[in-house]
Amino acid sequence: MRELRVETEHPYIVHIGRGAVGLLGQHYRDLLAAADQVVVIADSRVAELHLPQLFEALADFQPKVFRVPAGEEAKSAETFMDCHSFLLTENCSRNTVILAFGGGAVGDLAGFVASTFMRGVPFVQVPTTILAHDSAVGGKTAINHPLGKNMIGTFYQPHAVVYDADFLQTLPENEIRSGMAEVIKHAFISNEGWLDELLAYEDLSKMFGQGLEGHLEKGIAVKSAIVEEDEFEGGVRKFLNFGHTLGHAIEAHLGYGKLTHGEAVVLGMAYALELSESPQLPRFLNWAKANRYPLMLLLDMPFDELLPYMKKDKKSTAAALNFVLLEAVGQPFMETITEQRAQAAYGKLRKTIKEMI
Ligand SMILES: NC(=O)c1ccc[n+]([C@@H]2O[C@H](COP(=O)([O-])OP(=O)(O)OC[C@H]3O[C@@H](n4cnc5c(N)ncnc54)[C@H](O)[C@@H]3O)[C@@H](O)[C@H]2O)c1
Ligand SMILES: O=C(O)C(=O)C[C@@H](O)[C@H](O)[C@H](O)COP(=O)(O)O
Ligand SMILES: [Zn+2]
Repeated sequence: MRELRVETEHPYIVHIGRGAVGLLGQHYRDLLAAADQVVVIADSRVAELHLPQLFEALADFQPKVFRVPAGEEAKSAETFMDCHSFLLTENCSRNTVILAFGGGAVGDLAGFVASTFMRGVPFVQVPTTILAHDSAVGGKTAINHPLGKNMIGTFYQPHAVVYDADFLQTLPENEIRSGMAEVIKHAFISNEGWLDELLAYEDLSKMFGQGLEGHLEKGIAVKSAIVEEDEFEGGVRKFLNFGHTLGHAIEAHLGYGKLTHGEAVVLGMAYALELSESPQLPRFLNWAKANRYPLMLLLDMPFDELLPYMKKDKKSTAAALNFVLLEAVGQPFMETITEQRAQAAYGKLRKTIKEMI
């Protein structure tokens, strides 16, 4: 079992390893025993698969469970209100502790609920996806708006993150792909040697038992170092958004949940590499093709339909599109891009993809 400390305004520990959840009741006994209620907000699919393990760990604290729709549907205004209704109906108070049980969708939702219920109650992230090495750390919480991804949310750090690698065993193939996209993102913005190692995988499912946990720890280390430097995204935290300007636009354009977050971010990273005129683009596209990321989807999405979403991106201003680009691997920077340049790069990338498929 490993412990990584995140030194934000309210510091906390990420416990990572197989069986980590078994230690939840011991590590956080004081917090849980002092709460008048312990409420688990659980992804319904994850609850079906893994709730008994969590219940065992929380046996002394009589948790109540609120199941929310699996995946991105959890990040709707309706589900957000349903969570608050549950908490109020169960007579929860400021002395309630919330646990988020599931992937990034439930983590973002439950964090937002925790940050707003009676203006804030403590919450613990119990992530169950590869992608959640990213989402459970750093304190961004959110739900979606039809006009833009994660548009309604807060910065609110968890009290702890308990990341049990045993849960990852039941992930379907597309969720392994999705999660590894954020691992690759962390490598692109930090370390070429690590990127080389990751791009050597032609079948990501082979990572189980072959260093997956080590890669997740590295990702968490990259993320937490950036968050520690710039918790509220005044500057360098924007680099964690590499690939997300187009990625989020695609998710909103297609309808949330039609494509996984990580798959959309892979398309967005390819586009950011094109805009950066990066020599990494060909091998990144080859890796993405080998691992069956849906590159060809770009061919069905006209630039004009994505542009309005990119203009509303949180890094953009009223006047300009601002992208995270790469000078080189490990050297991200922000650049203002004109619409013409954005459109030309999009066309060029589509042509490259069409030729390689
Ligand atoms: N807050 C942040 O910093 C941050 C960072 C990255 C992504 N995100 C957000 O995270 C979300 C994506 O998270 P995600 O990829 O974890 O997706 P997710 O939470 O939607 O989960 C993906 C799917 O996998 C299922 N699932 C979860 N754990 C499982 C398991 N152990 N076994 C089998 N099935 C399981 C879920 O039911 C769901 O259908 C997006 O909304 C994205 O915007 C947030
Ligand atoms: O933690 C961050 O900062 C990130 O940008 C991590 C991203 O992977 C994540 O998808 C995040 O939710 C995007 O944030 P947003 O501010 O663009 O909604
Ligand atoms: Zn992301």
